[in-house]
Amino acid sequence: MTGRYSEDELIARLFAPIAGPAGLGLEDDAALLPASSEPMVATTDMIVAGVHFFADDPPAQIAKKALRVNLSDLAAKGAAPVGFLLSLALPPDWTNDWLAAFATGLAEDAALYGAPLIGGDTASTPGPLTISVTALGRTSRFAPRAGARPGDAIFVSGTIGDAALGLAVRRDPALAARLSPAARDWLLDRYLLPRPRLDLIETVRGGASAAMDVSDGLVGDLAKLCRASRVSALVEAPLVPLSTAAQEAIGLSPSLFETALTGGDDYEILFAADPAYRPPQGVVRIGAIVPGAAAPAILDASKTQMIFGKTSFSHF
Ligand SMILES: Nc1ncnc2c1ncn2[C@@H]1O[C@H](COP(=O)(O)OP(=O)(O)OP(=O)(O)O)[C@@H](O)[C@H]1O
Ligand SMILES: Cc1ncc(C[n+]2csc(CCOP(=O)(O)O)c2C)c(N)n1
Ligand SMILES: [Mg+2]
Repeated sequence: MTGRYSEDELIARLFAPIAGPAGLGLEDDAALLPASSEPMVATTDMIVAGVHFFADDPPAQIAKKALRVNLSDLAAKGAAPVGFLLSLALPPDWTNDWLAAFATGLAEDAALYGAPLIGGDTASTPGPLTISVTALGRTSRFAPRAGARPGDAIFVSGTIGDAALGLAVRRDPALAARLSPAARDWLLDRYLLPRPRLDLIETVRGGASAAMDVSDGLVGDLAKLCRASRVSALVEAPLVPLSTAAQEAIGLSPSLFETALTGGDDYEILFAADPAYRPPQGVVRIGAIVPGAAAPAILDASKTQMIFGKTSFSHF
């Protein structure tokens, strides 16, 4: 295709303006980060068209999602962002306008979250659009997955299930038509654009014996935290925080409660802490860590253990 930036041009025109000093103008082989007394935290997550987002989603939102899912991992570890690397595999049909809008969205979030671009890689692909971000952060105290102890309480931030229900709304026009416009818009937005909980960094550092972000689904992700900590858990499903929009959707179709608990894309923080710990507003207790190696038990309103078709999203 003609009339498009070359590889060098697109880096110089679209990405170099977003780069922080450590990126050396995106003209070097590698980034150079200054030393610091605080340990460095590194995480990477990729998003793939048709798997993590829809290829026709707005490019600015796709860029933001790619960055935000990584910032969510930093937040869950109590780390403040230092910068990020971006690897892009572009399918044959990309245009300058598409890529400019992508870069604009990325620039907005780099500024919003104080996370400058410091490098990356760009390649063509015969496959779907694939975006990989590696985020770096620093923390005075890393909250591991493996620190939960029997007796700890389990907390979760925000509301659970909105993004999974937003995806259900995208896939099911009949569900979309039955929801109020406000609920539909809320759920669709929560799917399109994660809100990484960097506002909870101090909470995680100060309170969490173990922490992780909820990306694959609350039930399955809690099982991962428990496995890493060699413990089990009891969760009271009625305590799991739901938005008004999620409650409306579940009211229309009760099986969507399972979708909310297991569907993923929440990007909220799940953590264990001493039971005497008093969480900040917007963080609620949903259960307790117990001894044992069994998968966490999720109890419904009548204290009966819930059985799930699958407990979280899995690629394979
Ligand atoms: N291809 C890989 N090579 C090396 N390590 C990997 C690879 N894939 C995953 N990991 C590691 O496995 C662990 C679990 O990764 P996983 O992607 O399940 O967690 P996550 O990134 O927190 O969750 P999510 O990707 O759903 O946001 C992490 O320590 C991650 O670094
Ligand atoms: C189009 C479309 N179909 C399905 C989903 C659901 N989904 C895909 S990956 C994932 C977990 C996080 O990914 P990872 O574990 O790779 O970090 C979830 C919940 C979606 N977001 N978009
Ligand atoms: Mg991952």
